[in-house]
Amino acid sequence: MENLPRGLPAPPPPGAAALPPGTYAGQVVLVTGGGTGLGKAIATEFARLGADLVIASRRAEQLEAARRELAAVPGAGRVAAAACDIRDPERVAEVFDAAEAALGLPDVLVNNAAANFPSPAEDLSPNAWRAVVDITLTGTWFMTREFGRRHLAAGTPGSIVNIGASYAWTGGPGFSHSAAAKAGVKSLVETLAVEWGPYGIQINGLVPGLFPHADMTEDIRGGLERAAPGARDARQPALRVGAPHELGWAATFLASPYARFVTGHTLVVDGANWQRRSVVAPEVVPVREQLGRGPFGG
Ligand SMILES: CCCCCCC/C=C/C(=O)SCCNC(=O)CCNC(=O)[C@H](O)C(C)(C)COP(=O)(O)OP(=O)(O)OC[C@H]1O[C@@H](n2cnc3c(N)ncnc32)[C@H](O)[C@@H]1OP(=O)(O)O
Ligand SMILES: NC(=O)C1=CN([C@@H]2O[C@H](COP(=O)(O)OP(=O)(O)OC[C@H]3O[C@@H](n4cnc5c(N)ncnc54)[C@H](OP(=O)(O)O)[C@@H]3O)[C@@H](O)[C@H]2O)C=CC1
Repeated sequence: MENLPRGLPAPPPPGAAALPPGTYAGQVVLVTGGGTGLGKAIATEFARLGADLVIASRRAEQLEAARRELAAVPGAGRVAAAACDIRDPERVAEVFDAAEAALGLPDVLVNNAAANFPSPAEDLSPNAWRAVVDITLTGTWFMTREFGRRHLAAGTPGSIVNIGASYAWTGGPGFSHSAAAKAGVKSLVETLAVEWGPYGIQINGLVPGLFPHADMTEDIRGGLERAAPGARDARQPALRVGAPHELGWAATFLASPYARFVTGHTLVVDGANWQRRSVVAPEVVPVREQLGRGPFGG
């Protein structure tokens, strides 16, 4: 037993590509939340394969820094940034107008932008619930609708990748708003694959497991520390967490010509963490106690 490998092997390093060079040459890829974290990692892999990129999110300064970084990726095409709150359908339409004028109608849409913070469900104010559901589900819908309408009008094919979370299937204690929104995002994948498949529009989901990165919000980072203080890898069946470029590879595959018959599917990239069950049942600790909170925000 001592000679057995410890966990799943590490992937090739950042800079390696899973698909042939130039797979996305001449294609426009729009990534929401493409200026930070996993969205930037996904955009990087599309850039490496020759895509022209549009990254969209709210903070213009951060977008511009990421735009410069992405333009410097070897093999990258042109890179544009569009400041946008995806909760505003008019602004969403303007982003598509600007993308079409500068680079052409996006061939691929990656709905990566989302919002999340941990909270016992009963503490959430109406506005807190709305903020997370409006960004994660309704914003994803506005982007998807705009993309679909434009391709249906032009008679052109397209591919959508929605970034999800595994608590869309399992429920997410401490994240009721985000889990409900991600379940909606997964449902959209399954519905629209059938509605739009006949018009050449493919749509899939992609679920990251635990992928720590430097841009994580304090709330989510704090959650990780609470869940696995100093021993994150030991809590995963793979005995390691994900590397952001692994998610990028999966996204570039799902949207590529090599996955043309894959639609309505959600791919989970998490080293089987979401299927983990213990043989012995750990003691139940209420979410409020896990988060160390008093009742109703107290
Ligand atoms: C153990 C690890 C688990 C890992 C889970 C992994 C699964 C998923 C991960 C992710 O989704 S990671 C993505 C996370 N990234 C972000 O959330 C980035 C964007 N987030 C934001 O912009 C904010 O956090 C926001 C609050 C979601 C939205 O910002 P907005 O400016 O629109 O809202 P605000 O006006 O600031 O707030 C609206 C409303 O929400 C209340 N609120 C904000 N933060 C909290 C909090 N931490 N706890 C409780 N309530 C919160 C805020 O008070 C407002 O409500 P009212 O006061 O007006 O009632
Ligand atoms: N990291 C992980 O381990 C996991 C991540 N995920 C999912 O992966 C995706 C990326 O998460 P991650 O990179 O970790 O998180 P980040 O917080 O780094 O990314 C969220 C991005 O969404 C953008 N965004 C948020 N609200 C809006 C809005 N209203 N309009 C436009 N853009 C917005 C943010 O930019 P700005 O604030 O400037 O608008 C930011 O770029 C999300 O869908 C998340 O749910 C799922 C499971 C695990």
